[in-house]
Parts: sequence; structure tokens; C-alpha cells
Amino acid sequence: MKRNIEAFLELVKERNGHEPEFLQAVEEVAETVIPYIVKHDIYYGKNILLRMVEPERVISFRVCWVDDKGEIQVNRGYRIQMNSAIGPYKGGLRFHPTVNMSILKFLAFEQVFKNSLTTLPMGGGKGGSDFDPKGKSDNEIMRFCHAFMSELFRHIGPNTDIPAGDIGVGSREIGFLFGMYKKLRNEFTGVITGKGMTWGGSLIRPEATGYGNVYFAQKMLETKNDSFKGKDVIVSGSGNVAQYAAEKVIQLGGKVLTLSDSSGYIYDANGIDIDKLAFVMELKNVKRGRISEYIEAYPTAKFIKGKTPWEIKCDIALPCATQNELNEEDANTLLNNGCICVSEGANMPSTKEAITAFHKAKILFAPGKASNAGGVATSGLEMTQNSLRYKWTREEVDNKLKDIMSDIHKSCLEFGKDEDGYVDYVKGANIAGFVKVAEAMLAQGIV
Ligand SMILES: NC(=O)C1=CN([C@@H]2O[C@H](COP(=O)(O)OP(=O)(O)OC[C@H]3O[C@@H](n4cnc5c(N)ncnc54)[C@H](O)[C@@H]3O)[C@@H](O)[C@H]2O)C=CC1
Ligand SMILES: O=C(O)CCC(=O)C(=O)O
Repeated sequence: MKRNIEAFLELVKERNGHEPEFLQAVEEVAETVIPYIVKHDIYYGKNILLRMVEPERVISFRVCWVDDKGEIQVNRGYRIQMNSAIGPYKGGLRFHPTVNMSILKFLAFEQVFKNSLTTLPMGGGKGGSDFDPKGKSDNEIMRFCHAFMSELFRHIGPNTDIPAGDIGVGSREIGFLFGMYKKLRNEFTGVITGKGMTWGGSLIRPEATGYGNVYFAQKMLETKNDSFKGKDVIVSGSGNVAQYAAEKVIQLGGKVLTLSDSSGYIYDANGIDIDKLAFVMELKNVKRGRISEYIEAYPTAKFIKGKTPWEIKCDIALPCATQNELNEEDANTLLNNGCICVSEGANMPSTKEAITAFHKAKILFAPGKASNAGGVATSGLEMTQNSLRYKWTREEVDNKLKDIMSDIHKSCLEFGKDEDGYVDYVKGANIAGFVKVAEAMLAQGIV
């Protein structure tokens, strides 16, 4: 078995040696899925995983735009159309200076498994640009988004590829992107999700990734007859996912102690309540300021510069910022401090070594492709409402989201339970995600 995995990874490394994040994501999947393939004749010998690591299509393009000083700027735009076996490509767009092929391929690969887990018919894709929205005016953001869409529009469509937001792409950017798509195509369709509520968006989509992560953690805690009530919770990030994860934790009776951004983290020993969270939402979504400004409004809190929040004692940790933000040392600190549950809101925030430490300690650990799937699932629900030309209530969408997170949890139990009863959610999510895509690929032949 070990040789099968090594031989496969060698081949993937030969072709993608310069893409460390992509290799990391593939390795995690291969280690759990290859043993399953070897035991099941219908998948064995068909090179299904080898086909799945190769994007169906990679689009790379130039994005030229003019900044407020009248200077011409040039960025790179991408869309990775990874796998369309079970539905049109679906996945977010990331605008961040670190964006490159390795980052987008790892995200697109994860998205294939995640979307399969949602129970909805969506393939996987991801895209973005090395454009940095930080410090840009609204007009600059608009000009960049319009320039980006003036090329992307020919590669996407409501039945082909449906982008959405991710880091650096929120409701403002989605609006500008949609506006240019509509103008160029002269059609009003559900081609992008995360739209505004007055023009085709779904209620609960803004909240869905963060809420979904907490619903998933709730399901994990229930397996131990436990809950969020009275728990100390640390959250990283302070963007879309972190904000709504924090909100749901507060609603369920937990105490949120931290939030962070790339400059450091804030620690509020009294807990970040709904009013303080409203301050953070205004700070991040409207003023676009830094998390350190929190201590100006709440001076009893502390700002710890240049660090991540994992050193704070907690019961539950929710990494909601970015990839590889939690390493082995952080994992050991969390474990030594008595943490019982880690549920990933971000994509691949824990390193491989950190996950090994969580598994060794047999705590509850959920990988992002399962626990943060509520965002894309609700995007799927937005697509359904767009197709129906209809709008569900907040409660209807929230109940569907809860059901989907519960179904994903069940799938992880089905495929992830070890002989001693411990649930390896990484194995469960990878195999459950794989099976559905593999069946579709087998049915559709070698294409
Ligand atoms: N928005 C969505 O619906 C979904 C997002 N995700 C993932 O959740 C994570 C957060 O995304 P969003 O909240 O949407 O983005 P966002 O742009 O709203 O917020 C990103 C957050 O991460 C922080 N961050 C970014 N780079 C960082 C770094 N190098 N060090 C520390 N902090 C850093 C930012 O300061 C910010 O707080 C990402 O991994 C994204 O891929 C996953 C599923 C869906
Ligand atoms: O809502 C979507 O389509 C994309 C969400 C996303 O990018 C993700 O799940 O990582």
C-alpha cells in the first residue's frame, strides 16, 4: 500500500514539483483514498485519482487597468476548471498578492471533494488574481474587477462555471464582476453567487461558511454529548468566515476570545460579544481597517503583533484565515492547553504535521473541505433559487444549510470511523467526496 501511495505521489511531484500547496493537498487525499481504491475493484486500475489531479482546463490571462494616478497596472488572472464530472465548475475567486498556480490548484482540487460532499450537483473550480485590494479605492477596485471580467466572461456561464467570493472578494467585488458580465453577455443569469439581496442573492449566503463550520463542529461535539455552551473558543481571521463563525458561537452560548488578521491577533478575555462583533464587522467590511484598532475601542483587550492566536487557552479552535496558519508547534500548544475540538473554516489552515498531532491525540478534528462546505452549499442553493426565479426565506435557507452540514457529518462517519471507534474526519471526507466523483467519471468514460 505504502508503495502505491509513494509511486503515485512521485508521479504527481514530477509534474508539479514547483507547486508545494497543491502537492500538500494531493498528498493528504492520496494517503486516505488510495488504500480505499486498492480495496475496491471498480476503482482499481482506472487511474481515477491521476485523472482527478490534472485540471480539465487552466485559463491564465492578462488584466490591465488604470489606477487613480492614471498609471497602467498589469496583473495576472486565472481560472482553474478542475473537474466537471458531477456538475458545472463551481468555486470562488481569490484576490491576494500571494495568488499563484500552486495556491489556486490546491484550492480547486479541495473544491472538487468539498462540492461532492455538499450533496449538490457541482463540479470544482477556483480562480483569482495576484491583485492586492488592500489600500485600493472603490473606483480602483471597480476598474480592476471590470478588467478581470472582460476576459473571464468568455470562459464561464450559469451552466458552465459559476464563480463566487473568497479572500479579497466580497459583496463589493461580486457586484462589479456581475455588472460587467451582464453588460458583455446581455443576460441576467445566476452566473456568480454571493450576489446582493436585491439582485439575485440568497439570504444566509454571507453567513453560510461561518455558520456551517459551527453547525459541523456542533455535530462533532454531539458525538461526545457536548456542545458550545460555556466553551472558550478561539477564532483566527476577521473576514467573512471568521465574523459569522464568531456570531454563531456567541448565539450558541460560547465565548469568543480572539480574532486576527495578517498583522496579529486581538485577545479579549471578557469575550467578544455581539456588540463588539458589530464593531469588527464595520471596521473590516466598511472602514477596511486593521484588527489592532479593536483595542482603541475596547482598551481592556490586548493586541499581539505578528502572532497567531493558538497560544491562548481554549476548548475549541476555529482557524478561519488562510492556508497553513496552524503548524505542529501550534497544534501541540492547543493540545497542551486542553483543546478538544478543531474545526477548519479556512481551506487547509492546518499543516500536515498539525493534523497528525490532532489525530494522535484523538481529538475532534474537521478538515475544511467538510466543515467549511456550507458556503459553497448555500451558493448551490442560490443557483437553485436563480433557476427557479424564486427566493426562499432566511429560515428556509438556514434549515437547508443545517441539513446539508448534518449530511456531510454523516458521510464522514460512514467512511471515516476507525476500528477503535475514533472518527478520522479527514479520511471520511476524502473518501466520501471521492466516491461520488469517481462513479460519475466511470459512467462518463475516458474523457
Ligand atoms: N468566503 C467563503 O464563502 C469561503 C471561504 N473559505 C476560506 O476561508 C478563509 C477566509 O476567507 P474569507 O473570510 O472569505 O476571506 P476574507 O477576505 O473575508 O478574510 C480573510 C481573512 O484572512 C486573513 N488573512 C489573509 N491572509 C492572512 C495571512 N497571511 N495571515 C493571517 N491572516 C490572513 C485576513 O486578514 C482576513 O481576516 C480562506 O481560506 C477561504 O479560502 C472557505 C469556504 C468558503
Ligand atoms: O461559494 C462558492 O462557490 C465558493 C466558495 C469557496 O470558494 C470555497 O468553498 O472555498
